[in-house]
Amino acid sequence: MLKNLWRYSHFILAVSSSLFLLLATLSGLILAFGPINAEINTYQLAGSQDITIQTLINNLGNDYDEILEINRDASGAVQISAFSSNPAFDGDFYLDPVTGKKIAEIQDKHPVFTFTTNLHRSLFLKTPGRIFVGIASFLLLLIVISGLGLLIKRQGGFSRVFSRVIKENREQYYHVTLGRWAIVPILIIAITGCYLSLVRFEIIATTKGEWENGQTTEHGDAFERYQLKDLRSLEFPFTKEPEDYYTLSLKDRELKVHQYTGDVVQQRRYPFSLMVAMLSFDLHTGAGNWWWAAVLAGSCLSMLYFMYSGALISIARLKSKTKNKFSPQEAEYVILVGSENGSTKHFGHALQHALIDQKKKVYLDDLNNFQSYKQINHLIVLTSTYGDGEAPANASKFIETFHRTPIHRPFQSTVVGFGSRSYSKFCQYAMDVHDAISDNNLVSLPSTPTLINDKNLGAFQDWARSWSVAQGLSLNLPTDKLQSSGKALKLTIVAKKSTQNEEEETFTLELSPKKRLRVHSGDLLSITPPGDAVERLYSVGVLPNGNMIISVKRHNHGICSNYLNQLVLGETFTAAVKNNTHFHLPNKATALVMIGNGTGIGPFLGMINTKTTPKKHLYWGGRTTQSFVLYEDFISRAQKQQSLQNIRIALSQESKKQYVQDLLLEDQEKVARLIKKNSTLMICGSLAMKKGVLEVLATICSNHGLPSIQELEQDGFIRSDCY
Ligand SMILES: Cc1cc2nc3c(=O)[nH]c(=O)nc-3n(C[C@H](O)[C@H](O)[C@H](O)COP(=O)(O)O)c2cc1C
Repeated sequence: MLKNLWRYSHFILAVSSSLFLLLATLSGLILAFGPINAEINTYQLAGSQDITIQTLINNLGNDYDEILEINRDASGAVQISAFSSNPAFDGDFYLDPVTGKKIAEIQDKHPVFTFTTNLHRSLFLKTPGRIFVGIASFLLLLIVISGLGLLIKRQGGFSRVFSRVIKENREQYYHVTLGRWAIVPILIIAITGCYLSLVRFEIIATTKGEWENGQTTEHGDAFERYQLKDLRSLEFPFTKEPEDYYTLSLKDRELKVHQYTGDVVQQRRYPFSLMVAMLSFDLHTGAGNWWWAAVLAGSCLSMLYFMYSGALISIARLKSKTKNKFSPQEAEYVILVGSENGSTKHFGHALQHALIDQKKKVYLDDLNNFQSYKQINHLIVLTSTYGDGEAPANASKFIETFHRTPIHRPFQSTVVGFGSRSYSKFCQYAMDVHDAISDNNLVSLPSTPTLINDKNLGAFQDWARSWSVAQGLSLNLPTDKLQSSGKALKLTIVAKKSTQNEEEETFTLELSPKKRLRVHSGDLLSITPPGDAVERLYSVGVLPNGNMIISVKRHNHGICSNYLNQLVLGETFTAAVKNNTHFHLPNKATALVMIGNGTGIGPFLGMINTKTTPKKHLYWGGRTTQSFVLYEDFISRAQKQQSLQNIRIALSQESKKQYVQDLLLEDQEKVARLIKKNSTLMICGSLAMKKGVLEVLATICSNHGLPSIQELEQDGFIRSDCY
């Protein structure tokens, strides 16, 4: 509930102030280069800052007829305003405090900085603009506070803010990781911005305080006591009359100094509000401190990233909004989803569509909206887990509501948990929901919930298949909704190789993308042949040079395989890359066992070339020796580079008829040892091959007292991409 409040506020505040904040951030980024530039081009002379004010005055000599004022700017450079009959000493200019001579003219502020300062302060709208900017600063402050609240909730407590962030979604990962570093400087920017606005509108008074004299003042030679580094400005006496004093402005006070005795005649200390205003100005602008200005520039860049990533995160959430064709009271199937960031909802939508295709009356809703359903026969709960084994945002009230709501008719239920093995309380909330539902005698459900690691599409499809068989249905899940769609890109064929046997014709295409792109071996290349509306997906291998390789079997009547086959070397076509995270190489694995048949070798042709996993073993099944010719070069290159340690080939049409599963059985001691050592097994190719391979693996596991295939799949040690 509290988390929703933080999230809702963070979102609303960010949306309502986005335009102002964008302008303020872009202009702030440019302005941050002002102090950096001033520091690089400063006229501050090294070693001069320690001389006393008296030495400075002495150093001015007799060349000046009249001095009005000396100022020290934020970078420490000294400026003088004076009259002299000698043009070299007349006017306003930078002064060498040691020689008392002119160093350079004072340049006007660069027009870019003048323009940007006006934009940043008032958007060129004078007072109304300053009010908007003040409000935007306040909104930024609230955004930072709500962001901090979300961060604390997300990480499971204040003390865990800097604990590991698990990378599940790129935008969220960087939003959080960058956010926890940038939060302090952005908070400072927001607070100082608000303070400066309050000062500007005189809501906070910053008068300089009252002059004091008598015993409270200092005696003796003030100019000997203070050094150049303490100086803000020094106004010279207007006349030679003893009642005309120097006015010495220091960091925290002003002194009236007698021009003949050097006594401090009067002083006024700056009030706290003025000191805070001066500090706010320096902190907000980075004046006089290039590294703080660099931190401000970095904070502006991170704010731009937060706007971008925040927009993507919000769009993903909004996209997962639920639409229903049937009311809750007419539905026979009720799907309730618990989701924090929307991904579980996509699984719910896919199931909803598949059931509607089967002419079933389905109602999909958030878990928190559980109620009595008049016609319910099946309740399917899909829920993620958030925080430290807690409920996601839209499910926090479910268990309480379920216990409170009267249930009038018996129904079947099943719970599917979505979580990540990276968290210690894997799918904890799904298990809590399962236990809560099983408390009710009118509801029958399996003894355990199905748990899915890392949004594994294959595991969800497996659950959907067995669940629908038990219901007497044959569901066809629209999986495109569950895979992220890619952007269209142009690919040029840079190498093509084919084999032609009597019964099969297979070819590989090496494809060079026009632009560099993020793609991993195991991702899917979506190709829609011209004049056709249906996309075909090919699993890609990514080569060390960034090119992609796909392996395609030509079918006599296959529209896409024939389209690809007639493309020639150098030809370009359009495709899209779809992220297929569950079939990426694991980040950490002691060894990798790749098992595939036919064109299923495609992603492995990329994986064998990476050095991320120390040991790689490839089992491949084809028809004849000829079938392997296509892949020979890739394999021997990987073996030469020692990134592939072992390969075994099974040929089904040669004298010794063998399939990959036969090889696995032959190698069962080794396979068992690899499984025991937490190796990852990746399977790609036909569904029939997968079935045979899993049967053999199940035998090996039971012979060697290893975990079951289901457990290995759930834990991500077996990953498959079969068709
Ligand atoms: C901050 C955070 C905390 C999480 N905590 C857990 C957890 O305790 N247990 C678990 O199994 N998964 C945990 N997960 C993983 C999610 O449950 C998983 O990624 C799920 O697929 C997200 O689905 P959703 O996008 O529908 O919320 C956590 C994810 C995040 C971002």
